[in-house]
Amino acid sequence: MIVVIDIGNTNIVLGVYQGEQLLHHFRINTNRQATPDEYGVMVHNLFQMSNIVIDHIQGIIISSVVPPIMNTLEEMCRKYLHHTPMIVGPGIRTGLNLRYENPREVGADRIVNAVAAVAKYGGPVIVVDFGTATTFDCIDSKGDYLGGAIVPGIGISTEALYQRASKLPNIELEKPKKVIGRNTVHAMQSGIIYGYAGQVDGIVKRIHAEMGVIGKVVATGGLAELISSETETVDEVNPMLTLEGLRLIYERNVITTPIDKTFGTPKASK
Ligand SMILES: Nc1ncnc2c1ncn2[C@@H]1O[C@H](COP(=O)(O)OP(=O)(O)O)[C@@H](O)[C@H]1O
Ligand SMILES: CC(C)(COP(=O)(O)O)[C@@H](O)C(=O)NCCC(=O)O
Ligand SMILES: [K+]
Repeated sequence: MIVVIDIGNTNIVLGVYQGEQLLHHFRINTNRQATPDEYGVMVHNLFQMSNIVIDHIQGIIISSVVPPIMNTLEEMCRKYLHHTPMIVGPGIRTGLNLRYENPREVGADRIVNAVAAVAKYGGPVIVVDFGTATTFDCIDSKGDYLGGAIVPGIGISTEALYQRASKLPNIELEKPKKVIGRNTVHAMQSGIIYGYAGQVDGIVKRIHAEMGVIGKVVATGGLAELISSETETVDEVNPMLTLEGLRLIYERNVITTPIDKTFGTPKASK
């Protein structure tokens, strides 16, 4: 059993895999103030409620786009899950050729998404991840990571409207019945949902033109389903894409020791 952890700016998502099968997944708030002990309590309780036995964990992998939380979670893993986690970063084999000007600049979550997309769908492929920021990642037919686009995410854009315009309320992100909103809430919902759907189609069409080939388009992240159903270009929604990529990277990098005769399972390095 391995544990995969995706630290985003809004949420930390944890997955528990047995082989290729995702047994459990949990979403908790990214709290920049929480201590390793506080995260430890949370993870311990979640695992206990799902009857996950900590002694059965063979290894852990983390990708993070929030540097201060990385250390906190690393310590939590060592203290409460009894493993030093593998970290997605320099020195880790991804199988991707990163054609970013400075490969160290690419967000780890974008690399992880790209790895999963190439493995599952093959290149050319475009990943759209609706997180705190919406990211577009392009991978060509050779499996080269070309780069992409970064857009303010749906959550933070909606919050900005509410915080910066006195008469605009905080709204529930749901699809309005009509594009022409006849009250403030419906007008805002229309603008956000159809605006983002149009933005995705606009960027994807330009990417296809620049790549000179039509790649498959896969969407992931918290709000992927809501927006993708209104787009023309998104072919598939895969909510677990990032967790899947973490599992693949873990398997490509883990140093397994020979079969442990006592337990009959290969042991990951500690
Ligand atoms: N299952 C969900 N349903 C609806 N909204 C969600 C869900 N998960 C996340 N969100 C919202 O989507 C936004 C981005 O979340 P997430 O994908 O976790 O971002 P990040 O990876 O940047 O932490 C947040 O505003 C969050 O509130
Ligand atoms: C673009 C991001 C903020 C997205 O993060 P998220 O929405 O998943 O929290 C993150 O991938 C990041 O910090 N990237 C570094 C810049 C880059 O990828 O070029
Ligand atoms: K994300």
